Amino acid sequence: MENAYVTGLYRRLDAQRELAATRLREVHLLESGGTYQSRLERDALEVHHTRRLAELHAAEYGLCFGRIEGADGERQYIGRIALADEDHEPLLTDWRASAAEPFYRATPAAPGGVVGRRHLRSKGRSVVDFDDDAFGVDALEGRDSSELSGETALLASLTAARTGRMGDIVATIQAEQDRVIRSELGGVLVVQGGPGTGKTVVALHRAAYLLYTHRNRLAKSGVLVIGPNTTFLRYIDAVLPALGESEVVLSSIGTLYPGVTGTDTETPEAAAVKGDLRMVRVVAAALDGLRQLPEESWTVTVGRRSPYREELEVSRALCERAQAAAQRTGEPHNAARAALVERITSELALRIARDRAARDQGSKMDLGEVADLADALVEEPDLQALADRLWPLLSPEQLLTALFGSAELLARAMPDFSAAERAALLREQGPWTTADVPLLDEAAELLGPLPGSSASHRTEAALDARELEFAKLVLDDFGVGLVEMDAEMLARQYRGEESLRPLAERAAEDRTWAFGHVIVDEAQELSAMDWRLLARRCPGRSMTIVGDLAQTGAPAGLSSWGEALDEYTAGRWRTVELTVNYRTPAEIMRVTEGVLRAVDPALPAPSAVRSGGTRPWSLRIPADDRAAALRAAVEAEVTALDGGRMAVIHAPSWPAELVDALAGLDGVTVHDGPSALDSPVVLMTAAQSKGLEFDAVLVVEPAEILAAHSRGVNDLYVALTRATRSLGVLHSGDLPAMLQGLDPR
Ligand SMILES: Nc1ncnc2c1ncn2[C@@H]1O[C@H](COP(=O)(O)OP(=O)(O)OP(=O)(O)O)[C@@H](O)[C@H]1O
Repeated sequence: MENAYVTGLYRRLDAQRELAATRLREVHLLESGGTYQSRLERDALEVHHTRRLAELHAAEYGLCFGRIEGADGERQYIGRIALADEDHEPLLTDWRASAAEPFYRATPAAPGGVVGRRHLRSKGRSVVDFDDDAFGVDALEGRDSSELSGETALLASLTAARTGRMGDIVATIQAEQDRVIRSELGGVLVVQGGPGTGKTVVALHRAAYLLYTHRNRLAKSGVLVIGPNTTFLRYIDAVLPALGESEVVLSSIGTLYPGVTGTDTETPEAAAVKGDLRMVRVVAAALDGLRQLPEESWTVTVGRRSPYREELEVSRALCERAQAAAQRTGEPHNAARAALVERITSELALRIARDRAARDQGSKMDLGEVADLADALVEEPDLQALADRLWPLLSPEQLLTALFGSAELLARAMPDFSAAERAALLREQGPWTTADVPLLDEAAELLGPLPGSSASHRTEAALDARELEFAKLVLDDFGVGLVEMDAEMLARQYRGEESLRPLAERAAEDRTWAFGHVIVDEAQELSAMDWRLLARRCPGRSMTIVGDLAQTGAPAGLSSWGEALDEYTAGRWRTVELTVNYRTPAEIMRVTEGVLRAVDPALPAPSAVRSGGTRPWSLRIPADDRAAALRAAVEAEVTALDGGRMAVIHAPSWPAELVDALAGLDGVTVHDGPSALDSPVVLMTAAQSKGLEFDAVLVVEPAEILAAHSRGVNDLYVALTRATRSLGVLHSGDLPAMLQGLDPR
């Protein structure tokens, strides 16, 4: 019976696709010329139908996955998109619509008007199975009033072999997760949750929900999702397209400054210093340090090749007055230089006029002539060179290169840092790192664009009323369906200023882009300077922040949410907690209990939703022949893996010969970026494994992971919680006492 209904839904989906494709073909056949208005219409329609078609295609897999029944017997089917029949009678409810909420929220204890809920499981276009959750008093009897919804479907999805890419969970979102996903758009929402509680997957579904519910507000400004690194971004990048969303910008902090891709080659010492909020003052002080002043005076020669050649003394006092004039403009540094030059040239022009009048009685210059002379002085090479010393034009890259390259400037700009902290920043010209990115952004704020650079032209000329009027007419004609653009965007696009390029591209090129909503994953890793950068990208402070303070591994990362947020939200943010671990079986979580206590005894452990898998085990390997023993252990695990994926997680300081010994094995890849996800077995550090998951995990030498740095215990916690089925620990020395409950092999 369900099959017949779902077959009908697919028939309707096909019809909708055909319709959208026909409309798109018609648009393409329209003449490209025509009036201003008709061209606008054509472009708007093209965007609209292309998007609709993509959405209809994304809905193919698992189109309908649930049904709820109300007390009046009325049934409602829940799926990836909304569908209606020819008479506009609803056939399928979009999972994001408020009408779908009871499907996710109803529990036997709080049924909220739902008397029956069914989870459908499909293969291709056919329903192969379904499970019913029963509600109501009769149904409760003899039943575990578990909070889980659709247990069978959930467990099937949790125990499936991992593919190296995260999938969507629309069919099995749980009530506590649904509350996060549908939480209101405004303000800052912090989602704290232990490993495997679905923080990442929930944050991504929230992005899809927000874009669906608030498309008018968010389509133009976009949603930014921040992840810890490019491997992680690759791991999650299929989730939103599967939900029919392509307009979300996925980025890491390292790529938030246009033109730079920050590497993760920073030393922990330098990363800690660069993430410190005091760096705001350091960048400003470095700029100040590059504005020179003469001891007493500098001499400039003007009119070198003219009969009026003159040597002029520019006193320190005049230089100070000129610098003060530039400061007073309140403009960014580069733009303020004009005021400095004007001050100097006008004072010098007056002096020349006075001198000439004194030399040659009767030849008095009028004010207009003095002004002309001042203008002419601006072009004098000596005066430009003088301005370069007093107020050099600088790019953010130049400012930071000057700072990091000079022990003297570092000393001057960082008086309240220790000598060791200053020394950590001193370096030869090298690639920009992720920790440099918020500093470059800070410098860009202070400096403003260089005169004549493309960024300084970005402020586009205002649209005239006629252009806007046409664009509004076009939008009115199409009504509500066309919400991808507003009138201004459409008019600008036609003008050629704004193209149909995806929002992600436009936003990535524009340092000053203001996103409508920002989602931060693994948020505990961000430094105070990273938060400052993100606050700038999200002036409306509409943010979702997900993370786990027990997993903080970064030297400048967080120990409490207030450290990051008080500064930007005046202490106002709301927190929700996710409490159920969907990834790791209970047996493995028990091994991690002592480690979590060592991180912070106050942090609650998430409860594992299932038990099973192989019992976690440990194996002592000989200290004098680790390579051979490791190879044997890894080979045995790979054989047992049976098509799944595995990670071998080790300390950052691992000797190259151990890495080499394992890298030679069949199917084993050393982590070197996103491609590692495609390999059956990957060798990585605990920090690199953050946010990822594998069927099997081997943690090697936990004592070395603990000792690697000040947050080694957090790293060990991350490493131990990556497995969905089996965990093994290999050690040559004694096992750390905090690791308990492993079966020795
Ligand atoms: N409701 C759900 N239905 C099906 N699978 C789920 C559900 N919630 C979470 N999962 C799965 O559990 C796993 C862990 O989710 P996720 O990676 O989002 O957790 P996390 O809280 O970000 O973990 P960590 O902090 O350890 O990185 C993923 O495979 C995810 O798909």
